[in-house]
Amino acid sequence: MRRALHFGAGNIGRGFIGWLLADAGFQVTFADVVPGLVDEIAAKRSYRVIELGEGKRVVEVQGVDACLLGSERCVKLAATSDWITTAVGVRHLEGVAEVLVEGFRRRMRAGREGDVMVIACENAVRATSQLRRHVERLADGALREFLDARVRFLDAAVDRIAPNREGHAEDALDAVVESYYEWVVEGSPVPGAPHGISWVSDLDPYLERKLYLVNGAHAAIAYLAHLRGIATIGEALAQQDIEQHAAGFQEEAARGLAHRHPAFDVADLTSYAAKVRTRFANPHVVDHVTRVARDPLRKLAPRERLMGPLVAAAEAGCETTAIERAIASALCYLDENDEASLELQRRIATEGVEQVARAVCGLDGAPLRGVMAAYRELQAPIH
Ligand SMILES: NC(=O)c1ccc[n+]([C@@H]2O[C@H](COP(=O)([O-])OP(=O)(O)OC[C@H]3O[C@@H](n4cnc5c(N)ncnc54)[C@H](O)[C@@H]3O)[C@@H](O)[C@H]2O)c1
Ligand SMILES: O=P(O)(O)OC[C@@H](O)[C@@H](O)[C@H](O)[C@H](O)CO
Repeated sequence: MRRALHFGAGNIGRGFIGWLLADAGFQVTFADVVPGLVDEIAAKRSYRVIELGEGKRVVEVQGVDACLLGSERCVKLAATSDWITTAVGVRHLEGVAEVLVEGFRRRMRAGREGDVMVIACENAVRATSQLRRHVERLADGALREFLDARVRFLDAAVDRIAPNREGHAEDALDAVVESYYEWVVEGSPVPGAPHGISWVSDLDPYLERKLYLVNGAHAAIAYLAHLRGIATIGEALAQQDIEQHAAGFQEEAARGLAHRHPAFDVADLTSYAAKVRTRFANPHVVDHVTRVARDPLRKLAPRERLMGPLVAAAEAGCETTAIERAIASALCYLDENDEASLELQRRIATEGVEQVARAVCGLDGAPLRGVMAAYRELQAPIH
């Protein structure tokens, strides 16, 4: 039986990638850092996916297993699995790379047949390439040759809303997801791959469309909603001006995308964007603003979901007012439970917001002035 090792047994790991791999006939093992979660999966060997669409569909995923990150079993599986996937959060890929290096070294020494597929399913720009760079940094010459010959690092874009489980799940292992999904992978089709994958020769248009029109708009809604004390994305979208803000963000981003990628035109992107807002407003999914807004320092980085659209729209000579407002609202974000937001506000308090916008986002010139004007406007009612 073909084996898959998936790092990260969280919402997307269980509710999307692990499920599709199991459905394609892989023997799936999850690697995670939370011992209780690992024990629970290893004991039950199955879990449920609760899919929230027009109705509620419950799917039982069977025959799965779990191990702790870095355990002997985990390294052994890294050496013997046919597919290796991740959904851990991009900042944790370095830790995954340490395990992969040891596993690939063993695989090389054992002269094991067959290629290995590696796909990092993170919301980030070319996360698999980032993982590859972490692995290569730790590899010697012989292992690098092995990586080039036998390991296929495939960049991907993944799209499926997997909200926090509260209010939806009944069992500790239940994974909750919307019914929609898209998994786009760059490369030529791999025999026996999960059916849900779309294979493309150039990922950039699809990755940017997803990151800008889904995650960018999501962030725009969440940061403005948080300033208003609104708890869920559904409640936020019920406010007409927040819905308009999201649509405005998407419109500006879509113009940038259409200008950059000849594969797209504004009309198609506009209808894609409208469908995304419908997904966000799915009345069956309760998605918390704090989940969508999590880790603002990551989201404010250059090329990410807020700065990427700003640059694309500016390149196209289009208006960027809504995107600038979204960036400004992200700079205001503070959630006591979110370490990155605390760090952001500490930096703003010591360095000043303009310096932070330059250093964190890479802002300068007219866009910086636009974001600062929006920031002052958002702060005005507070002070
Ligand atoms: N939730 C969504 O709607 C969604 C959709 C698409 C993509 N993503 C992306 O998927 C990734 C995971 O998101 P999530 O919502 O599933 O988060 P999550 O917190 O539910 O799951 C992450 C899991 O990874 C585990 N983990 C952390 N570091 C690890 C490591 N080094 N090795 C193994 N496991 C580790 C955590 O214990 C947790 O179980 C993120 O990059 C996110 O951007 C999320
Ligand atoms: O997971 P993050 O923190 O990168 O982004 C939060 C949400 O925008 C994201 O999880 C979406 O729900 C998901 O990307 C939809 O496919």
